[in-house]
Amino acid sequence: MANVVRAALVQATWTGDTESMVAKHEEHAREAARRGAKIIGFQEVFNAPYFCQVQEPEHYRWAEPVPDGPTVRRMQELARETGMVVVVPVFEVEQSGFYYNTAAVIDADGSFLGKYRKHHIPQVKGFWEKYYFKPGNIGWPVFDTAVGKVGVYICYDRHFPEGWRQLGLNGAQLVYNPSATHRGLSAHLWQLEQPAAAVANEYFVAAINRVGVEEYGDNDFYGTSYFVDPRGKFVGEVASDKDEELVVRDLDFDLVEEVRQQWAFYRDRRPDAYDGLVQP
Ligand SMILES: NC(=O)NCCC(=O)O
Repeated sequence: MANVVRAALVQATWTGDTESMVAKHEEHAREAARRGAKIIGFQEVFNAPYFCQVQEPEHYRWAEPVPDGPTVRRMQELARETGMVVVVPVFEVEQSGFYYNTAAVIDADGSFLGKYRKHHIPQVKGFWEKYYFKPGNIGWPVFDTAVGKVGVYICYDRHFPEGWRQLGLNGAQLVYNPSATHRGLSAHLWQLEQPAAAVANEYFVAAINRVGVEEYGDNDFYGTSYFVDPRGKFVGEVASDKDEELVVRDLDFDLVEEVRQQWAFYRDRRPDAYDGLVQP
């Protein structure tokens, strides 16, 4: 019998405040659960605007501890209520001066499974993230969730094949990639990079981008979120480039094993010949 996981993602416009932003994500999650989804993921720093368009100390106010902050605690309640695994990207403060771009992973019973911290931090025009975030320092966790093995890689991370590979080596069947990226910068890459990563690493990817113009910049986030399978094929339609959208798709996790047996990239890779890759 096929091992099909009904999975969801949300690309959302910024509402102007955290309370209404979180509340509308809760509504999307409830709708996804009604449609039979068993896992859902949200966009990068989903409960805040994309404040990295500017460099201002006032924006440290969006940070909270993970898992003991209000948003992750609330998402644990949501997971319990809906019976879904929830991937929750937030701005994390560990202690004063230690801030990370993080995603918490919560299991379908509401338990906190752990977190991923974005490793590769951009300082590209309009993405002034080095001002806010320390680079991730807790490795490449893959979480054993109620639906299967789930990893997270966050936005600018996606340009670096090494992390995608490490998540595959750690057993990921599905990697959520919460993002915030502008049309002028990356719309072309967006259609290439995650499908290529899904093929090279033989797993599903959920690619989530914010959508709309926000208050801290005049660039538009172009949405076009999607699921892509281990053969690099989009699962259903790509989402709108203008509007908020809940995307729900059936992912046949058996395809991961099928593709791994057919192509066997993990057999054929040559770590013995890659020393140069890990030289500083
Ligand atoms: N959020 C983020 O890392 N954006 C950087 C720009 C990009 O990688 O498309």
